[in-house]
Amino acid sequence: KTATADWLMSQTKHRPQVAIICGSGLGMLADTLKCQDSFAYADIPGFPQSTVQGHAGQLVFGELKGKTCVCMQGRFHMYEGHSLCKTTFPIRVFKLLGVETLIVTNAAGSLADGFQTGDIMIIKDHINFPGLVGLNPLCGPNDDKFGPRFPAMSGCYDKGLRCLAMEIAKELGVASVLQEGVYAMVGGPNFETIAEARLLHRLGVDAVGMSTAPEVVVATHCGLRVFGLSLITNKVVKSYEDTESVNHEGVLEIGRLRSHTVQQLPNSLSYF
Ligand SMILES: O=P(O)(O)O[C@H]1O[C@H](CO)[C@@H](O)[C@H]1O
Ligand code: HPA
Repeated sequence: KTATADWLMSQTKHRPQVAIICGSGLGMLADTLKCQDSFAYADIPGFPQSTVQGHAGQLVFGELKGKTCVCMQGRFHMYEGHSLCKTTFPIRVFKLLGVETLIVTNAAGSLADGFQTGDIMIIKDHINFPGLVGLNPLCGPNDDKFGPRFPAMSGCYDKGLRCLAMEIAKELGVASVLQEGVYAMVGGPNFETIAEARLLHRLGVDAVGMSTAPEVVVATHCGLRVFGLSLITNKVVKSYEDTESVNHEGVLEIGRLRSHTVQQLPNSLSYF
């Protein structure tokens, strides 16, 4: 990680305070950065590679409303075959670069009854299903340089940033599509069966996806302030009568349709 951070610092003058991870189809979050320096993951020493459609695979540095940001256009998922250590590798690199705040975004399916496709959910908390059974990026020897052996996760989605996001959404006139809820990470890559969807619903899950939780665990471990957003790209099928089914192209399409709205919140938040 240190070698990667040193290499990046030798290649760009930007010293980011905020890092943004773009979810599936949400790579356009990087487009508004000014004075960009971009690096393909393939050219960054030690960096994993993106293999999923809708994840461009480059790191973009730039300025956003006077703050310096680094944006991952493309994240790493466990189902791609990466170890959890690899999927979260960039988080510790960001910490070494001086980042203080992490903004995570993702595409997710909704289970909550009141949610609509196209809504934006502020993540209040998560259920890390792989983590609960021991698939956790913090497994193995603890690196005390980054954080404690047994980190607390009770406040991992910063309350101040969540309240601020609500206020900003009202000012932007997008409060009607804003929700707040619990995100659950499942392993993927298959989407849920109807029985699994019903289970998640009964457990109080509002939105489900195949990423984010490991990144937030590693970020919280090393003391980053975290804000998370899910774009609701589909309703998870919970009824045997329902003939619709979800697919990745549909997920990416909702990202394109909602790009402008999704862009606004992280843009305004990174200012604080
Ligand atoms: O979580 P992100 O990367 O946004 O992507 C979500 O969308 C993909 C499925 O369409 C899965 O990778 C799921 O995790
Ligand atoms: O319905 C879903 N399930 C899991 N992951 C997802 N990512 C987007 N939509 C979904």
